[in-house]
Amino acid sequence: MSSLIELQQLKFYWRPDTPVLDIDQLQIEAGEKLFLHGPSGCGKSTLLNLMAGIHQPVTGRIVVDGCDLSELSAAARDRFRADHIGLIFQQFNLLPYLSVQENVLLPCHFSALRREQACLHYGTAEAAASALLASLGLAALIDKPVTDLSIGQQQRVAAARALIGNPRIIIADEPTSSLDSDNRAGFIKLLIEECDQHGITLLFVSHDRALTKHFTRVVDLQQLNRAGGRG
Ligand SMILES: Nc1ncnc2c1ncn2[C@@H]1O[C@H](COP(=O)(O)OP(=O)(O)OP(=O)(O)O)[C@@H](O)[C@H]1O
Repeated sequence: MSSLIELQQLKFYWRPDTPVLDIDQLQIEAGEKLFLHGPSGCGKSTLLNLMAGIHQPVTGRIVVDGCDLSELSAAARDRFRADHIGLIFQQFNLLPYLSVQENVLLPCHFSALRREQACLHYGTAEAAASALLASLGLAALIDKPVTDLSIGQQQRVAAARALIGNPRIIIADEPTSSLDSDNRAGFIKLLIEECDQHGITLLFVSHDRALTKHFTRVVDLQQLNRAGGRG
């Protein structure tokens, strides 16, 4: 059986004289929870962006769920990402002029598949958003503007937005770095529980090695990356 994500002979640089990534191969199986770490500037965010189809490799292949991302047009890659990948960023990227619920529903506007899957489980996408927000302890805030929320609450909204409609993969780039230790522990527990419950594969970048105990695999990018990645 093939892996959910397969990287083969992947090379990436911004300038040809400063290679960022040179990875012979990496395979990630469905349901894995992978913790990726390495020093600042070694290429972790770049690698996540390549696996999400946001960047394109200079050479090599990235196959996600049987689909070679380099064979897709930019528009088709955007659709593929909206359908199959939930993204959580360090700065949340919530839209300040929308309410909590409207932010969570965004993937269902960009992807008919995500909307269908949300409806399948909960009847309507709005009900799916409410259920997710309730499970993340945010039920009372559903109609609030996101700008009224604390940092920890905003990060949980970002997690609900990534999880709605059961994408196959969640990609999280340092999602806990602006949380205090209580919020960090609560956030990671909820994210892992949701991924386990729905069979979602989790790719998670963090500098916080104390979190590794929650993951099924820990990868040091420096071990994997022949480029050294300090561009
Ligand atoms: N848009 C860009 N243009 C040019 N160089 C870039 C760009 N984005 C990143 N880089 C460079 O690529 C290299 C890898 O950056 P990347 O953000 O992937 O590292 P990282 O391991 O995620 O770092 P950190 O842990 O600090 O977030 C760095 O040398 C960085 O300066």
